[in-house]
Amino acid sequence: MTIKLILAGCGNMGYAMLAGWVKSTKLKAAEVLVVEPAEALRSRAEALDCLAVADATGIPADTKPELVVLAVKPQVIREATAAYKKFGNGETTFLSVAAGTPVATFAAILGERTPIVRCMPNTPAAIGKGMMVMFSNSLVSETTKKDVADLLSSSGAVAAIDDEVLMDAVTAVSGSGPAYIFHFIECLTAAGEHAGLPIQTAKLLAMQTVYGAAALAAESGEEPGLLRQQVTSPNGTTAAALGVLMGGDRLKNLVAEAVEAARARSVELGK
Ligand SMILES: NC(=O)c1ccc[n+]([C@@H]2O[C@H](COP(=O)([O-])OP(=O)(O)OC[C@H]3O[C@@H](n4cnc5c(N)ncnc54)[C@H](O)[C@@H]3O)[C@@H](O)[C@H]2O)c1
Ligand code: PRO
Repeated sequence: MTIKLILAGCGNMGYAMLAGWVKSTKLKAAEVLVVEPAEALRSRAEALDCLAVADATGIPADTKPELVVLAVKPQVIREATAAYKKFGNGETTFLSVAAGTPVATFAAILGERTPIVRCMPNTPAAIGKGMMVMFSNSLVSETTKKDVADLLSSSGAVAAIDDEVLMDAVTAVSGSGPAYIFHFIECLTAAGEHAGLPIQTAKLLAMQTVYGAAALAAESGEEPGLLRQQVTSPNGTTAAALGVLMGGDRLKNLVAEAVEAARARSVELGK
């Protein structure tokens, strides 16, 4: 079968997206060629029935991919992209998920006439619950934007932005965001244990509470502030806890500081 998509980098994010694509009917495994130097990660891709090679020299000479997805670390993205230069300035669209790296960097390596999409995904993509945000350069046709969005939708919700500068803020909110929530689960678990619960019970309560609250916020259509008020009895237990978290905007300021640190780091990674 013809290779339609090359995935360069099958680590945490590359594999999360690949698993979503292959599980959906949007792409057949045999249409994907994975380029990944780590043998164990190539085996993971092969287990999904994808072809996998260790480096770009293993790509069959007659390959004309519709899409090359770059899912390597920002620190090696320039060097990795250069291996796909022969697909630049043509029909192939490039999709990068690297934090920070701007479209201009890819255009400088691949050629100024290359259609390029930047996408910021997140790891819940592995179970179809990701948040994918796209920015496309002017060479990406409306049809291709729709096709790429359709492919990405197999991994979760898809949104687009028109101003590339906002990609740093997107990265700081939804790209890195799952880690903030996982840390909150760790903190709630530790607090539960400190309050006397057995560790396994504390873990279950913390995880199911975050899961249930996120699902309720997503599915009810209500403002999170209203849902919070529905939990908070006057002078009750929740009010006591929220006094600690919300007093002096403590958590709000802390989250704002964390998001700003991530945004600033995304800007740095792009340099
Ligand atoms: N992990 C996340 O939550 C997340 C979210 C959004 C975006 N991203 C972005 O995704 C990219 C990958 O991050 P990750 O967390 O998956 O990292 P990772 O280290 O898990 O995966 C990167 C993979 O690239 C492979 N690789 C290295 N050089 C290569 C080359 N020349 N050709 C092909 N493969 C090569 C590595 O062996 C590794 O398996 C980063 O640019 C990151 O900014 C990650
Ligand atoms: N993971 C990548 C990082 O930490 C980008 C967003 C999530 O840099």
